[in-house]
Amino acid sequence: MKTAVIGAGAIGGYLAAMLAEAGHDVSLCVRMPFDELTLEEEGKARKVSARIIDEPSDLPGGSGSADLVVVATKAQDTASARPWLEALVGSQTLILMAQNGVEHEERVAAIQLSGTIVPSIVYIAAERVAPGRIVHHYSSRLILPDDVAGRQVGEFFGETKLSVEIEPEFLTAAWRKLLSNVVANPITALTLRRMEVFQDEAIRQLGMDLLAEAIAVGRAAGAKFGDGEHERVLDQYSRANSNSGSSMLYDRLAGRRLEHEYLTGAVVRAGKRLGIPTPLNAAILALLSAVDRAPIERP
Ligand SMILES: NC(=O)C1=CN([C@@H]2O[C@H](COP(=O)(O)OP(=O)(O)OC[C@H]3O[C@@H](n4cnc5c(N)ncnc54)[C@H](OP(=O)(O)O)[C@@H]3O)[C@@H](O)[C@H]2O)C=CC1
Ligand SMILES: CC(C)(CO)C(=O)C(=O)O
Repeated sequence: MKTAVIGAGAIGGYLAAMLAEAGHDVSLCVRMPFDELTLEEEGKARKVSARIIDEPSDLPGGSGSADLVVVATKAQDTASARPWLEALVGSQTLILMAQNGVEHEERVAAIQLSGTIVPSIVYIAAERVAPGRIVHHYSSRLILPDDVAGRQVGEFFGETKLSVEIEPEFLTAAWRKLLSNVVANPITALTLRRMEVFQDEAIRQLGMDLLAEAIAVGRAAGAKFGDGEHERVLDQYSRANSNSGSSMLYDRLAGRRLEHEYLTGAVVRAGKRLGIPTPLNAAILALLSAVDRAPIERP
C-alpha cells in the first residue's frame, strides 16, 4: 500500500520504520532532507527503507493517491503540513493523527480534507538524536478508536513490533494519555532533567497535584477514570528507562518551540469551559509560555 509520513521526527521515524517493515511503500515528507532514516533499538541501529522527499510535487503517484498518511509533526506544526496533505489525501485516504493531546480532529479540520481522520494515542518513547536518527527508548503501543477506520489503520501495521490496540473507550484512553503528558512533559522540560527527576519526593507530589486537577477536568469532559489514576501515571515514570525524557524536553534542549498549548493548555482550556479550577496547571502553562517566548538559542 502507498503510505506517507509527514514529520520525520521521533514518532514519525518510528512509525515509518514499522510501515516499511510491514511491507508498505513509505514516503517520508520532510522540511530538511537527510540521507537515510535509521532506527536504533537496544543499542542496535537499522536502516529504514523509505523515500525521503522535501517537495510535495516530488511525491510518487497522482494527487490524492495515498492509502494512509501519518501526521507526526508536533501539534503546533499541523497547519504547516497543509501542502503535503493537499497533495496526498484523496477521498479513500486514511489520515492517522499520531500526536499527543485530545483535540486531534480539530487540528486538521480547517484544512477540509476529503479523507478520513483517525485520532490515535501513541505510547512510544522515542527521541530524534540527529536528522534521520531515531532512538527508541521503550514502549511500542498505538491505540486506535474502535470503528471501521480505526481498524483499517491498525491493519497497516501487520506483524510488526508495534502493538496495535483497538479501544472502545477512546475518549477515556486519550485523556489518560494526556494525564501522563501534563506531568512528564512540563516537569522534564522545565527542570531540564530526564525521567530520573521523578525519584525526587517533592516532584512526585507536584505530579500528584497536577494530576488531581487534570483528572477532575477529564472526568467532567466525559473520561471514565477509576481510582488510582495518579499512582498509575507516576508508576509508569518509575518503570521508564531513566535515561529517557519527554518530547517537550527534547524540544527545549534543541531550542525548538514547545507543544504546551496542546497538552497543559488543553487541560486549562477544558477546565475553563467546564467550570473546574486548574490553578496549578495554569501556573505551569504560564512558565512554559515564558520559556517558549524566550529568544531561541540553538545549541
Ligand atoms: N517523542 C516521544 O517520545 C513521543 C511523542 N509523542 C507525540 O508525537 C508527536 C510528534 O512528536 P515527536 O516525534 O517527538 O516530534 P519531533 O520534533 O521529534 O518530530 C516532529 C517532526 O515534524 C517535522 N515537521 C514539522 N512541521 C513539518 C512540516 N510542515 N512538514 C514536514 N515535517 C514537519 C519536524 O521537522 P524539523 O526536523 O524540520 O523540525 C520534525 O522532524 C507530538 O504530538 C508528541 O507530543 C507521543 C508519544 C511519545
Ligand atoms: C513522556 C511520554 C513518552 C509519555 O508520557 C510522551 O508521551 C512524550 O514524550 O511526549
